[in-house]
Amino acid sequence: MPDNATPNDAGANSKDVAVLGGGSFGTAMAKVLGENGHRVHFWMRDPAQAEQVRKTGINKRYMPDVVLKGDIHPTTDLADTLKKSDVVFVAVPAKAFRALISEHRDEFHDGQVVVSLTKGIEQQGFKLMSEILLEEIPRCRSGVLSGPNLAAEIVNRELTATVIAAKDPEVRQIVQELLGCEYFRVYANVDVYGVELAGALKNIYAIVAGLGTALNMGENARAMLITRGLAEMSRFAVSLGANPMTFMGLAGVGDLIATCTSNKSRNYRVGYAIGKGRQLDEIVEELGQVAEGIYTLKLVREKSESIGIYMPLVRGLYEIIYEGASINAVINSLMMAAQNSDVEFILPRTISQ
Ligand SMILES: NC(=O)C1=CN([C@@H]2O[C@H](COP(=O)(O)OP(=O)(O)OC[C@H]3O[C@@H](n4cnc5c(N)ncnc54)[C@H](O)[C@@H]3O)[C@@H](O)[C@H]2O)C=CC1
Ligand SMILES: O=C(CO)COP(=O)(O)O
Repeated sequence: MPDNATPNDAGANSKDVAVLGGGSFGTAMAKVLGENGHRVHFWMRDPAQAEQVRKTGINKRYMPDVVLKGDIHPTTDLADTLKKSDVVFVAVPAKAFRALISEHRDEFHDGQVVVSLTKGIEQQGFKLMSEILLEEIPRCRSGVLSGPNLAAEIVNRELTATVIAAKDPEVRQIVQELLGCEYFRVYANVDVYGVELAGALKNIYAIVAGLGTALNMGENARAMLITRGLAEMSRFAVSLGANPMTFMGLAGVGDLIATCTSNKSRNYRVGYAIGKGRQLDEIVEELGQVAEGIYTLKLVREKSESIGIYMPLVRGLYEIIYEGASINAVINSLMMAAQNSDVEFILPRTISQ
């Protein structure tokens, strides 16, 4: 939007909408919703940050060059936010998700639409955010939003598409109407588990791709990593009940392409720094934002081993990051592993003895 442009007038369709989480993605979604003419209750936990956004329209720590326009109300009062909102979008890291919902479970209203924007997995019990919503607030109608959605591009109104996954068709329609605009398209899916798992898993391969770039790997290698990442993540997700075709869509291959090729992805940047020999704790400290893949990697490695799903990239990255394995030794063992099927939904993988 040019600086002097005004938000769209949603007229009678204008809704009260909440965005929970004052980080990069919460800011990006609050901006889209505000520009679409909705009243946005933008909840964040830090009062100083809320005050700053209220006064200046700028979320300085996360999006210093972006001015939020429209009917956007930064707040730290979550009970009031939930009371006023028809639809709630949740954009906090996976680690904080359950506590946030659980502590306020009685303040959500019956039938309220609650959509997770989080791309991570809960450590305890390998739960996805949609499962947490079902457990904590079964009275609400839930959905998940996932896709190639780099916040840094959305805030500049760069053309973007995403996926709303929900069992309830009305939830899908509500979210499409709320968010859709000239630069943001919302496609629908019913495979909630697949869409959500795709969003969480791709962060692991974004780290792998960043690492490959740091090692000056070529385009053939990048294509191999992305495609074998897709094979590996769909193998895992399908074994847990996801629909393999979801991985052909925006939430699967779409998000993999965006995050495995872009320095704007925090996970990719983590991988790049690892490839340059930096220490993980130092990288995380410097990043100052969440890179879910670091935590998802641990959980997926453990889960895949416990259910017997072959995930060589996950295993290799885990060995590099958490066991101090040499990057070259891991690459060599991946390249010299038994050669196998390309698309295992067509030609089953040969399981070596
Ligand atoms: N940034 C992006 O491009 C995208 C991010 N996502 C996902 O959205 C989720 C949030 O990511 P970002 O906003 O980018 O992260 P961020 O690191 O930029 O911001 C996280 C926000 O959550 C807040 N937070 C952390 N713990 C909290 C707690 N206990 N209670 C309340 N607030 C808490 C932080 O204060 C911060 O405002 C992640 O799961 C990420 O994978 C999804 C799509 C795109
Ligand atoms: O999920 C994202 C884009 O689709 C954001 O990726 P990062 O969390 O790696 O920045």
